[in-house]
Amino acid sequence: PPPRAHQLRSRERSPSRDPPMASSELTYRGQQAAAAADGAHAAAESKPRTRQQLPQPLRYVLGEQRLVFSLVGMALATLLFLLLSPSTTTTTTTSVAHLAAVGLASRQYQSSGGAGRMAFEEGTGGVRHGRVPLGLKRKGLRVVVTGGAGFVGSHLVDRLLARGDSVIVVDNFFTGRKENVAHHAGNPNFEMIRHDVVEPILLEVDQIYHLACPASPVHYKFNPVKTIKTNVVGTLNMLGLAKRVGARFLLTSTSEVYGDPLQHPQVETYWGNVNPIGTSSHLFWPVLS
Ligand SMILES: O=C(O)[C@H]1O[C@H](OP(=O)(O)OP(=O)(O)OC[C@H]2O[C@@H](n3ccc(=O)[nH]c3=O)[C@H](O)[C@@H]2O)[C@H](O)[C@@H](O)[C@@H]1O
Repeated sequence: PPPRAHQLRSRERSPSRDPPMASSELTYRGQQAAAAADGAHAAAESKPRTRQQLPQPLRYVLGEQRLVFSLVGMALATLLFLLLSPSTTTTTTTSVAHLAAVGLASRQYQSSGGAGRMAFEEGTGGVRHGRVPLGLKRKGLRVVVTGGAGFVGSHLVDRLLARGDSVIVVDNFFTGRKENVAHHAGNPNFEMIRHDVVEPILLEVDQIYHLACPASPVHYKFNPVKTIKTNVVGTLNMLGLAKRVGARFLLTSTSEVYGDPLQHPQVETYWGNVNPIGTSSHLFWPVLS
């Protein structure tokens, strides 16, 4: 039967004005074709797609349990890869970067004849590596540590190098000492630059640890204006560098912020015991005057 729309249209027309049969037919045929197309489309949508309609590669994978075989093959390959990965072997000597990649941090280490490599020992035996799949090894970062020749900075440098990072120490040796990092001399991942952070410096790095500042009272009171410049201008310079090269930034504080603490060691939630009109607040007076 013709669609309803056509019936209505035919009924509306008067016979006298009607050559319209042709146009009506055209309309009708068109609608029939459209309806047929619609019907086919709906049927196609409602019917689940058979395997024959799937693309050739999918049909191949689904045929004769090939998918199961593929998955079992992949699982076996992954297992073999994990078991036979070179990082599971046991050695006594290896590079700093390699050790760091498997998470060995605090080791007793010694220089191995200036060849730019370190020999690591753990107890009397060799170093046992963790099982780290090759593809998952951490990529070493380029890191700058300002004040890296100081007490805290030099220990940080030890850990970063052991982690496999390339470290640049920037220090003006106001209170720091070269000896604190001298054991890294010859390590290709280590560099030291004598530089005052009050002056800008451009380095290509991924991370910045900013520790450069006189920390103990005797040092920061030695030249208060210079201390303030180091804190303000030095930090701005390093922040500027971080922004320019897109590096992550860590600013260290000092235990001096606790004043004369009544709690040892000071936990993060401790507010300290500070004299608000003490020496540290006096430091800014010369600047104001
Ligand atoms: O206040 C703290 O919490 C810590 O302060 C110091 O540790 P650190 O911060 O490492 O202080 P320094 O050993 O003096 O290191 C500061 C580094 O910054 C450098 N620096 C200082 C001033 C400057 O303008 N530029 C600069 O590069 C110094 O030469 C030095 O290498 C003490 O040594 C720690 O015992 C104490 O815990």
